[in-house]
Amino acid sequence: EPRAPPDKIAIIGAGIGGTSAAYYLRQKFGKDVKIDLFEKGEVGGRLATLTVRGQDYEAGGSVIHPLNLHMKRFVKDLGRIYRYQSHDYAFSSVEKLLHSLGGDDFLGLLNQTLLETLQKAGFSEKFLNEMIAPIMRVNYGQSMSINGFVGAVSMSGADSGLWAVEGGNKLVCSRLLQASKSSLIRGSVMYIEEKTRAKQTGNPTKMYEVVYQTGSETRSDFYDIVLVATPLNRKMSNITFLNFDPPIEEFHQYYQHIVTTLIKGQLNSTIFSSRDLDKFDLGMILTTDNSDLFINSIGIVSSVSENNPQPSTDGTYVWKIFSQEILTKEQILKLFLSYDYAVKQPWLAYPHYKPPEKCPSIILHDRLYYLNGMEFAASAMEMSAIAAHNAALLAYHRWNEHVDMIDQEDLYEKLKTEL
Ligand SMILES: Cc1cc2nc3c(=O)[nH]c(=O)nc-3n(C[C@H](O)[C@H](O)[C@H](O)COP(=O)(O)OP(=O)(O)OC[C@H]3O[C@@H](n4cnc5c(N)ncnc54)[C@H](O)[C@@H]3O)c2cc1C
Ligand SMILES: CC(C)=CCC/C(C)=C/CC/C(C)=C/CSC[C@H](N)C(=O)O
Repeated sequence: EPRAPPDKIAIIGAGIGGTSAAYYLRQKFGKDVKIDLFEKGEVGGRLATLTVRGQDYEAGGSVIHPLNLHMKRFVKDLGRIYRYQSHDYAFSSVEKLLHSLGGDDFLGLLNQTLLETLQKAGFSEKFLNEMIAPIMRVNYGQSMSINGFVGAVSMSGADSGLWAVEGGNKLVCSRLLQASKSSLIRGSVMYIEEKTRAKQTGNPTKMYEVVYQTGSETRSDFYDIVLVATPLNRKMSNITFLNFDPPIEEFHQYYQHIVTTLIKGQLNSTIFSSRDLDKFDLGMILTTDNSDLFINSIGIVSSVSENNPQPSTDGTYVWKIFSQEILTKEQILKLFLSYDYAVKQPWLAYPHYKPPEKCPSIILHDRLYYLNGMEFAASAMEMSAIAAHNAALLAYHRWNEHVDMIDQEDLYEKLKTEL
């Protein structure tokens, strides 16, 4: 007899992770489960736009990799996860998931720096310093000391054919929310506590009480399953786990401070090139490691409604700058001859990578799951979506005690012969 589905599931966070989780949980558990999605800010989370002169531009997650038959080996290996997930297999830890994709070699990437990985592969110092370091700086605000796995993800983020969603990537989140028929609860989750409750059947059942603040009110509700889809640290989500036995560990991982600045103006090209202004045609400038620099990268961007960047009537473009600190007016005036608008968005953007990497647990407690441990392998929209699909499958299989669908070894060979 299949077990009756849970009555209620809570998801905390309506970024790409939480909304994908809602979508996959609905697929697995069916139409009768009530799914509540808690969000303290905007749906989309780190997928967000900023407005410059009436046009919206991506300020957070902006580019998506074209997953197709021509992708490079790394992306192909990662592609295996789609196959495993399409056959409903789940993993109970990020490490087991990565091992299933590429064995010990893949897992080993988490424990060594990108520099070590690429030096072993024979790349020259010059290539590493002048090509690879700038890609790491634009994508993850760090250099080659990051782990080899996120380094590989970052390199695929410098591939050709990257794409974005017309109207803004955050639209994916609102559409997933609609498609999953979940209820959005605008509020900030403060506590989660396990309590015993009498259900309608009269049986005492262990449930999770989710306590949240909405406006000036504090409310709470009970759930059979809870998924946390936001980084668990005091600065980003500030959720306390009360009275768990054994206690749920506090995560203190440091997230990288990155500022996105959008500026519409006339670049001071003389600081980048000796060419005459009318011959300067660079649309993207990356930087090598140099502590004197105050930017990581600067590049022309399109609005979310354009395919290609368009100059405005005065010939100026909108430039996106990534920096570690908020740019001062003096710094902006070094970069631009003139500008008519600047808008800044500081982020706790992604983990500060420092191998060897230990990814936080996916299973925090019996029916309490955590998605964002995946970010310690690599932070990207797709990684959050993969983590969400995995957590939904894991929650489903554990609810129904399908042990044969969790942490299966040799899936690649198994699925080859099954097909
Ligand atoms: C500047 C920048 C550029 C990036 N560029 C790219 C890119 O080009 N391509 C790419 O693939 N990735 C990129 N990324 C990474 C990508 O944006 C993230 O990996 C991804 O969006 C994370 O999604 P998430 O749902 O896991 O987390 P989030 O988007 O952070 O979602 C978590 C949500 O939970 C909410 N929340 C937190 N605490 C609570 C609480 N207590 N109660 C209720 N709600 C709560 C938050 O408000 C938030 O909306 C970039 C990130 C940044 C910051
Ligand atoms: C998960 C896989 C296999 C691929 C994802 C590749 C990808 C799109 C990586 C980008 C990750 C990232 C954090 C980029 C930040 S900056 C993005 C862009 N250069 C910009 O200018 O906004």
